[in-house]
Amino acid sequence: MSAQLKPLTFAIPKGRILDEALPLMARAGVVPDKEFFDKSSRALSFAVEGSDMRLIRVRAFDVATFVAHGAAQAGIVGSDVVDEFAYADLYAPVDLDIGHCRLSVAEPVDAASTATASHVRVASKYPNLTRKHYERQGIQAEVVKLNGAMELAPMLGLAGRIVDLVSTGRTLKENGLRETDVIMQISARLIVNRAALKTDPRVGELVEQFRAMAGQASVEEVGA
Ligand SMILES: Nc1ncnc2c1ncn2[C@@H]1O[C@H](COP(=O)(O)OP(=O)(O)OP(=O)(O)O)[C@@H](O)[C@H]1O
Ligand SMILES: O=P(O)(O)OC[C@H]1O[C@H](OP(=O)(O)OP(=O)(O)O)[C@H](O)[C@@H]1O
Repeated sequence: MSAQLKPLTFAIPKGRILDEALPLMARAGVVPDKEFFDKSSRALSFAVEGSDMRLIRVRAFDVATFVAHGAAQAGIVGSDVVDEFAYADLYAPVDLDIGHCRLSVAEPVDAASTATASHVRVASKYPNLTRKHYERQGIQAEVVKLNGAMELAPMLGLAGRIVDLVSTGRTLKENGLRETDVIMQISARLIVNRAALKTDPRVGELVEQFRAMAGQASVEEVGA
């Protein structure tokens, strides 16, 4: 079987982006089969109505991994995940204008000033973005990698500060933390595998469908 004839695999995250992504996907012509909405189903791969495409539902970070390795040809994921991995084989051509939040540094409201520190210990799910942020300031960051509930780290003495996603700011507030620096603004992106974009016309068509839906002109080149 040639690669062209394989179903196109589209990866989507399981959690909070999904509700906002489904209407956009529908406008771009990607409508999951009804099994996708069956909460009792343990399936991880789903048919798409009127298409040979299949959807896979995975953790947000794994969306990028599947697409970067070409196991899925396209997907939807936050720009936080795209930037954390910085996979050369992953291209993010369409800003979907959903999943808005920011990546920020936070520390306990009563923390002493560390303005002159040359080394900091930070808890984060984003070790690469955290290190880069501190490198830009000439500070060496020791990152303790956590996968969730970062806000617990300072009060339990695991790290002096955290780098995490902030939306309303409520989680920080309720855990005695305050936002000290915004590292980057985040929104969800359509991502594709660069090689698949070059070799499989269906991937380019999908990008154009999402661009048209998002009202974005086709101005970027594949190698950009
Ligand atoms: N307040 C927020 N907190 C966390 N993520 C947010 C928030 N607002 C938007 N996002 C976006 O949602 C993404 C998480 O997506 P989602 O929850 O769908 O994934 P997931 O598969 O459940 O993630 P996880 O691997 O944490 O279980 C983040 O990467 C970010 O881009
Ligand atoms: O500023 P807020 O609106 O309070 O949102 C921020 C919170 O949301 C995210 O956690 P999520 O709910 O995705 O759970 P997680 O800790 O398992 O990642 C993030 O990690 C923060 O904890």
